[in-house]
Amino acid sequence: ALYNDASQLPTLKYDFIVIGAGAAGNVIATRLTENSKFSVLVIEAGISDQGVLGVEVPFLAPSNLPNSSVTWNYSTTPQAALNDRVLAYSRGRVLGGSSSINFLTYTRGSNDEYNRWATLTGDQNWSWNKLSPYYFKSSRLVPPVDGHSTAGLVIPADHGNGPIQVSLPGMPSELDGRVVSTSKASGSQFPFNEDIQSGNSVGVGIAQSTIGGGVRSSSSTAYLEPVLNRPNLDVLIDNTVTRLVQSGTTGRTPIFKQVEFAPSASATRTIVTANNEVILSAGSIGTPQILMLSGIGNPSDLTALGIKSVVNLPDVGQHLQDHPIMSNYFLVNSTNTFDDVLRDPSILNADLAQWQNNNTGLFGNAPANAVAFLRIPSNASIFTTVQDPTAGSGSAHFEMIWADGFAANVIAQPATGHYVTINTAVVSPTSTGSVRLASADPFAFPLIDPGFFSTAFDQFAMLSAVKAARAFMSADAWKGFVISRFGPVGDAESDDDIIAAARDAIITIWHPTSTARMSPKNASWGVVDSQLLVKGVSGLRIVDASVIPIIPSAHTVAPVYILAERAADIIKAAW
Ligand SMILES: Cc1cc2nc3c(=O)[nH]c(=O)nc-3n(C[C@H](O)[C@H](O)[C@H](O)COP(=O)(O)OP(=O)(O)OC[C@H]3O[C@@H](n4cnc5c(N)ncnc54)[C@H](O)[C@@H]3O)c2cc1C
Repeated sequence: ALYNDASQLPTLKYDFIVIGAGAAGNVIATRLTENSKFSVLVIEAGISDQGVLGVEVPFLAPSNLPNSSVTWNYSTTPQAALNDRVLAYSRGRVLGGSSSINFLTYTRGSNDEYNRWATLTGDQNWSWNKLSPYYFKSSRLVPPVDGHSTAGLVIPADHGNGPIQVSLPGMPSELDGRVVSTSKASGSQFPFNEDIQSGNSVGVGIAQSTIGGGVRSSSSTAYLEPVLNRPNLDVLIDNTVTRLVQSGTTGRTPIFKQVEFAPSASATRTIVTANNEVILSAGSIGTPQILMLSGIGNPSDLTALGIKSVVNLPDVGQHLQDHPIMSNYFLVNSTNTFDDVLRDPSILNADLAQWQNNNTGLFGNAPANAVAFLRIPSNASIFTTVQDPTAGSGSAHFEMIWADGFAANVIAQPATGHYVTINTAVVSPTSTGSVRLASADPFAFPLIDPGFFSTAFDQFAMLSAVKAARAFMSADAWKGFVISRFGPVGDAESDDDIIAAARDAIITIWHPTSTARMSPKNASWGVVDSQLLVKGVSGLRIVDASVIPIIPSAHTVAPVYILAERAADIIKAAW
């Protein structure tokens, strides 16, 4: 059942306690409660996702940002390589977590990516082949809401039969045909990839999104909601976990099977106990924060804040990685872009009414229409000094994401004109950063430093992406459609000018990972072993984006679902 007050809970003892009802947490809760012998409590800081328009309507995803009733209003520390700008760094704070507010792009990642996880963890069970059943178990392809044929644009055999619904845009845009024909005409420069979920993720294609029947499909709608009436599942929302409580020792190893939480900073705290395990699924920001608040982390950092150090694990909160992204704008000769929708409330209301009537039209689409994952040529100058950071030839260095309108972020939408945006992202960044505590107060936000754009490789990769976007939009298919480049990034000509403009234009694509990295059991680095058990602790596992060893060259929600599906089997097998 769903509760929002601890006093309503039927018990304060469960077999498993899951912290965070996000992408991963809801998979764990759903799979564990398939076994009627296991009782599970999920504790979530945020609210219910029911009836929140910005969550349900795919096109309105950006409207939740930077801050709303369903977000953590985080920001970064000043980013040195971005002219000291402080970036908004929202995360989902709602049932479904960030899967309820993300921009819905669904990308599995390449086979190389997962084979590297296996190598880095010394555990072949994390390889592509061993994880494939979990990919097929997590999602399935459904038709676009308008029912149009998607033949040649997606390969059904590359898709599974799991709860998360994935589809191509329900209302094709004027860009789609041009993107596909430019790709096909370019040969190997912008190779067409009929389905990027096939193992080779390099190439150009129509975006696949976590949308079914024109409505967002999240870990809440697809996993949790259908099983909320299971008698062995309780979900407590509106309550923030403040720390894990040590409940004893086994040998010399501390046991952490108790969880403290409260609805607000001033409210009384409650402690619940797990008979078997606590599973931390609070995401790449929340998970290291909770570990550190519980005395698990770098001893000198914790002691400096007055927190008693219990477990010496200096990698907690380290190695934060994320994909920097920025917008390249093109002024276009069209009145069909979504620009007028955002400018004119009567058009917006008509589109919303259409969606409310039958979930069709523009509002049933994610903001992105098409995506390209591309590699820097192997003979590029950067590789004389920098080793290729990708996992292999099926993984991209950078990404281009098309939107049929002005995707406003650093610059506001102009009052006139029609635009196409190509968002360019570095998807194999070598910059790393950290999540650290600002204070011992669990309600204070942590210090988040993604270290964006701080390496020569990341700068070269963004430059390559900008050049690729310009070359793509100069192809024949766009003649008479594209009028000119637009904005400070568009005006930059030399390599130095483009990199300088990027420093003012880069934001996050909201893909933080690796702040509690998985590593081999006896490795000196890492936070969890390949069974996802926290090192030096008994009773505590982590299942979320924080355990991913290196950020994948992919949007992160699909890898998190895959990881969580396997983790659920690991936990079932252990108990
Ligand atoms: C704006 C945005 C756009 C994105 N776009 C895409 C996209 O298009 N495609 C894609 O693949 N990925 C995208 N992502 C990333 C993707 O959604 C995340 O990688 C994924 O959701 C991470 O899953 P997780 O389980 O690690 O964490 P989350 O899904 O973030 O879940 C963590 C949960 O833990 C809860 N929590 C945290 N701390 C506490 C606490 N102390 N007590 C109780 N509960 C707590 C949070 O409220 C949240 O519900 C986007 C993310 C954002 C924010």
